[in-house]
Amino acid sequence: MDADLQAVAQPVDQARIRRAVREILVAIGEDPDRDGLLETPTRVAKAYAEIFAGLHQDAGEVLATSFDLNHQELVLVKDIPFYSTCEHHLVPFHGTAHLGYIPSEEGRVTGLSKLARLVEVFARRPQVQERLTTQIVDAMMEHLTPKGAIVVVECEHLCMSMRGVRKPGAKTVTSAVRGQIRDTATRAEAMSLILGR
Ligand SMILES: Nc1nc2c(ncn2[C@@H]2O[C@H](COP(=O)(O)OP(=O)(O)OP(=O)(O)O)[C@@H](O)[C@H]2O)c(=O)[nH]1
Ligand SMILES: [Zn+2]
Repeated sequence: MDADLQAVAQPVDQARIRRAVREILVAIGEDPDRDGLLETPTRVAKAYAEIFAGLHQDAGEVLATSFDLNHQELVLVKDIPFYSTCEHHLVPFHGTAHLGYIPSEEGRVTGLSKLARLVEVFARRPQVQERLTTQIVDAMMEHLTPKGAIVVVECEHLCMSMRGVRKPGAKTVTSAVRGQIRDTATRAEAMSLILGR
């Protein structure tokens, strides 16, 4: 395995982050030894371990809990708030995710909280919104084997708000639809439930 792949397979290397953050502080013209910044490399390393923890988590484990409820209609958990990190600028993007699926023939469903946990698995990584959306829906298809699944994600990207083009409040909406929910009527029902606030 090459060094980069090995790094991805390991838990977050906090010592390396501490060294890198100290370098960044020097590079921006700060004094990393002044009182207020002394503990900053350690704090950032701990924060990164948390916000990138999803790199070391497995969607299949999160979705392993299932119940035989014999429910064969749409299940939708909407307005799941989350924070992720833009892989281009390493600043946050945040918003809400809406996850729906039609259970498999046997009507097995997963725990509702597991859908929110699934969002965290993929949000806690360096991301772009489009990939986040498709990774979530593809994980639902793989691990729940439902008749269909839909994911809609609405976000504000701080790289567009606090810097660059500076358009605070601009929202990006992405969706991914699989299986039977692609049918026009089912998709319309799911979208009206998602957007009906
Ligand atoms: N498609 C997509 N683009 C994203 C996402 N997050 C950030 N971006 C965009 O990534 C692009 C990077 O563009 P570059 O020209 O390489 O970088 P930049 O000079 O910092 O761009 P500006 O943000 O326009 O200042 C920008 O247009 C961002 O808005 C995302 O989740 N999806
Ligand atoms: Zn960005």
